[in-house]
Amino acid sequence: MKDLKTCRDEIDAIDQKLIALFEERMHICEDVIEYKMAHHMEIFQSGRETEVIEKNLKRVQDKKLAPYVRNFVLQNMNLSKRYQTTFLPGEIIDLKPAKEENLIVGYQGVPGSFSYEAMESYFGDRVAFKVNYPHFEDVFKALKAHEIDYGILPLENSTTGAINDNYDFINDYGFYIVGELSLSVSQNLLGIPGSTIDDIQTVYSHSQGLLQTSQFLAKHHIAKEPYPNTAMAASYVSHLNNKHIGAIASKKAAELYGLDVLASDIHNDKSNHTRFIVIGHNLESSKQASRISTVFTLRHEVGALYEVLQIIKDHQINMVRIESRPIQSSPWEYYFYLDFDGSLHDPNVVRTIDELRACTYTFRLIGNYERKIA
Ligand SMILES: O=C(O)C(=O)Cc1ccccc1
Repeated sequence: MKDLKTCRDEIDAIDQKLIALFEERMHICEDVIEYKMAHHMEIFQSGRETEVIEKNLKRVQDKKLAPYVRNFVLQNMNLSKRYQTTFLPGEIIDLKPAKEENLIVGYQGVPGSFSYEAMESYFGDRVAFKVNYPHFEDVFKALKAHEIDYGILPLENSTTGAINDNYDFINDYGFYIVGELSLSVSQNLLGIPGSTIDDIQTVYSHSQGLLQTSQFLAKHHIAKEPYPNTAMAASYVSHLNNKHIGAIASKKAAELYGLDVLASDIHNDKSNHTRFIVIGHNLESSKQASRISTVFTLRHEVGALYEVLQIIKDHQINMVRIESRPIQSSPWEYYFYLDFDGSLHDPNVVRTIDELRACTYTFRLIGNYERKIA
């Protein structure tokens, strides 16, 4: 048996050769990227990777080492891609909004809803026409049909989590997130004039309103009826004119639809916030933009997600959210939604995105936007 010192010396000699070869390989990669850019060729060709792996696997003499060789070749290719991205120009196209005033904005619900409040707060007097729709998807359809310039929709609540439908629609429709507003949400029990908490047996509200007040409703043994929107529920309850039926909605909705506030601020968590997003046709990015949203898919390979996170870490970027959603019609396959701090005006961020694009199966930059708080 060889002694340990001899083994270590032999490994060291091999490492020396490997490093020299690695350097040589990376230098050739520089020529490759230069050539591809000069000839306007696609930078990363996924079919080519499989070809390279297969070719190298055929060269393996000791077959039990094949899985390790596979991994070695793959890692080498990933490192090359990462190195090549540093040579990409990282240029930013014009990302100014197409229109800044006299906007036509779409939202779900009716005045008195949280979406309406978010729209008023985000756009102020820049809105010329406010167009309301009964369902979230109607806002996406309206944007697609160019009936509106922008849409505003809830995406996530601080206590109840993601509003999954809207996550899915952003991806399905291929729109961009161009702004964000975090709105403080106060939920209230509303009833027809003269009713009291003890009269109420059933409440109508948006499913988010019901979730956010679940503790209060359980304590008072009140049954829950989901409705498409909190303010639409308030309007419906007013129309029913039944003292046993209430709504969970805003105080503004009580005022607009002639209801009494029977109990105020009944949401479970006192710091209840909802994150609204503004969606548009184009990628926009102002100097104030500080958040990046992306969506990607991965190959079913060992370490695929790890590699994404490694890129984020290597670039010293602060990741703020990761969410996965099933891909319709592909069981057990997922879209990953990943948000991080940064601006497209920062070359380090542009490079990170290029690397992410290179190491994922599909990748889409969904937005780089400013975050406002109301
Ligand atoms: O129903 C509403 O008022 C909406 O805008 C959706 C919603 C519901 C509850 C909290 C935040 C947004």
